[in-house]
Amino acid sequence: MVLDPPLPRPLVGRLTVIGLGLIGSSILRAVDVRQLAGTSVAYDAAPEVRARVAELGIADEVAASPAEAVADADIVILCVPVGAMGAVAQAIAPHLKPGAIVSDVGSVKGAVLAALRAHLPEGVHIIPGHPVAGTEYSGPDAGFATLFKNRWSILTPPEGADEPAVARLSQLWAEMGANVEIMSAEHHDLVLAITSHVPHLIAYNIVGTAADLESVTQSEVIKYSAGGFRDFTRIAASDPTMWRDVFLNNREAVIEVLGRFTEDLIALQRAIRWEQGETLFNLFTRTRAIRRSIIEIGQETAAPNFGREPE
Ligand SMILES: NC(=O)C1=CN([C@@H]2O[C@H](COP(=O)(O)OP(=O)(O)OC[C@H]3O[C@@H](n4cnc5c(N)ncnc54)[C@H](O)[C@@H]3O)[C@@H](O)[C@H]2O)C=CC1
Ligand SMILES: O=C(O)C(=O)Cc1ccc(O)cc1
Repeated sequence: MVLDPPLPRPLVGRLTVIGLGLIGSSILRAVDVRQLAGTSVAYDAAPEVRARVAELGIADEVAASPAEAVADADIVILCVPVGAMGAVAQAIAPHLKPGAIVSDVGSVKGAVLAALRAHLPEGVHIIPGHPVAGTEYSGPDAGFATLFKNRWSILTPPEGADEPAVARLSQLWAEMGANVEIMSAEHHDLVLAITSHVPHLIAYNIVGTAADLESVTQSEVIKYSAGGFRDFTRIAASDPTMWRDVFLNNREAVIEVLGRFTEDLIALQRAIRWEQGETLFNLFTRTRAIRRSIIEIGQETAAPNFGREPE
């Protein structure tokens, strides 16, 4: 039997995380628990967030500026809203060392790749990423070390990306517990439009519709919110800035999927109007099978705690 050579420890010399909310602070915690970096460095535009991260003690250093944060960094991971990626890339660009890997965790990949390419210098490896793991909570206190455990982390290296750099970033995510998948940014954006972006839009819409129904009072909505609606309210509590940026930056794929969704919804409306029970029954049977196969491959936690475990 041939064994793979052991991974070097620590995996990364100097790792910088910019944006210290749910995802950034979860990365810092996972890196801390597993000692994946020689030195972890943290930066956030909000002084109170930087102060909180210093207090939590989840980074070795909390930098006072983007320039200080990325100086001599081997890997930099941008964990800010998608719409802020370009500005952060511009701020760090002159201070990156040649050969550094710059990645991100944004929920949209095509627009982020374009924003990073527009600002980052030659000689820096741009490898965008997206951990498909999260919650409806935000901020540094919402993060936890096991967030990425058994979740997918999708990397979208552009054509011709440096293979050793892609392998290094993949190892980092694998060590944080994630299963790594590689695909193009374009394909990512279409897949995530149907599996995540449009479902969030539907949740925002149904909760908004319920809130605007004149004939049903707000307290009735709260009082009688049964299982299904409750799940929608959880999703619709997700961060407004983050989700505004997702929709503005994945317009094409979201509009494409919404078109299909609307056609299918109209077909269901027609089936109800014309009492076509078989059409409804057949669809609900198909969708039940999809849910069961998701559970079989272990992508669903029994309770809505996202596999959160005590740290
Ligand atoms: N929330 C979720 O479930 C998931 C989010 N993502 C992606 O991760 C990224 C971060 O999301 P969260 O951690 O949920 O957000 P968050 O709202 O918890 O944290 C974002 C942090 O970025 C900071 N920030 C904003 N602009 C900045 C700038 N120009 N420079 C430095 N810091 C800045 C904010 O002060 C905030 O602390 C987003 O791009 C989102 O699409 C990816 C997977 C899951
Ligand atoms: O809270 C939920 O149900 C999520 O779907 C979390 C989530 C939000 C955004 C992402 O890009 C990935 C995962």
